[in-house]
Amino acid sequence: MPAAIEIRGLTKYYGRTRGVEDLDLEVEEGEIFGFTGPNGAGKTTTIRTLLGLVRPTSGSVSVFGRPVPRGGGPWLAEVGYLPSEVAYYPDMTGQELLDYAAGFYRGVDRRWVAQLVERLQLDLSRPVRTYSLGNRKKLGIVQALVHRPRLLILDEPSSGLDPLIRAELFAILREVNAAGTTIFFSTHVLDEVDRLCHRVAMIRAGRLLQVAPVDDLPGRHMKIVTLRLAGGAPLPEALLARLGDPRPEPVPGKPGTYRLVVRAPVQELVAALAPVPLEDLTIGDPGIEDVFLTLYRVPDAVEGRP
Ligand SMILES: Nc1ncnc2c1ncn2[C@@H]1O[C@H](COP(=O)(O)OP(=O)(O)OP(=O)(O)O)[C@@H](O)[C@H]1O
Repeated sequence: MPAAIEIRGLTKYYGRTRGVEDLDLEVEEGEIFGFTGPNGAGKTTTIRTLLGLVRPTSGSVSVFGRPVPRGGGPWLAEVGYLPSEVAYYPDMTGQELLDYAAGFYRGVDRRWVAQLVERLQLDLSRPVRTYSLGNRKKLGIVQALVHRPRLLILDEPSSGLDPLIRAELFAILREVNAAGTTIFFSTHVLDEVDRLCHRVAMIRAGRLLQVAPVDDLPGRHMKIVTLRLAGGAPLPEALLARLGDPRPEPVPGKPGTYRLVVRAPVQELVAALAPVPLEDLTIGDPGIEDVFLTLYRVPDAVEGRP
């Protein structure tokens, strides 16, 4: 079975500006694949290339085994796309826009569309120009899903959504994925990657930094240590040296308390802490945010390919 998405050596320059450089990525059918990176990393460029909206400077991109031609092609009927910013004809109502979108596909299940509208609490009677940012986003999500696409490409789907609607969106995404839809999901919200995605790719400055199962990211083995020394004493240099630069940061509102990101083995951590007079100590697993910050900060882990 061909990969849902196969990107080989993709490079895109806009004049002299780098969009992405020598990017390799493969997404299997059935995955929920997260795509994340700082502003300007090249996420939207990659997505637009997948849709044939941007022509690569070099390299190749294929979807379900078919090379993506410029401007897309008939197979785009299998793809649903939510751009990061949706723009619609302002005087059409939400209903008219969904009817228009549904008209591009054969056999749209109207009951399914009505369910989506209800679950996302969308009022279709009003002209789109009166929609809030979040309502535009909801309309974009429904429009991307009207035809139950085989591949769903979402660029920042949850920005502008309130927490309840975001939770409903995630429930919908899990359901369509369970029914067979592959999801390619670009986001800055790392917690969403953690909750939703099977694998994640991180890019920075146009280059791939890491691709890994979400539960298995390098750095997941780190420990987050929060400690307070007796009498609020400063952290001993010897401890920091032994823990290999754990980047201590004072915990706001808690004088004398520090938060450390420790990559040393647990045994070494315990041994290093043993002689230190502690008043308080917690040792926990890193959130995905800690993992990413560490990866983005470590220069030698950045430029090389995994
Ligand atoms: N149409 C364009 N013309 C010129 N430069 C562009 C164009 N689109 C993107 N770029 C540049 O390409 C680089 C990658 O941008 P891109 O929008 O792909 O990043 P991104 O990861 O989606 O960023 P963000 O998270 O801010 O949306 C940036 O330096 C951006 O300025």
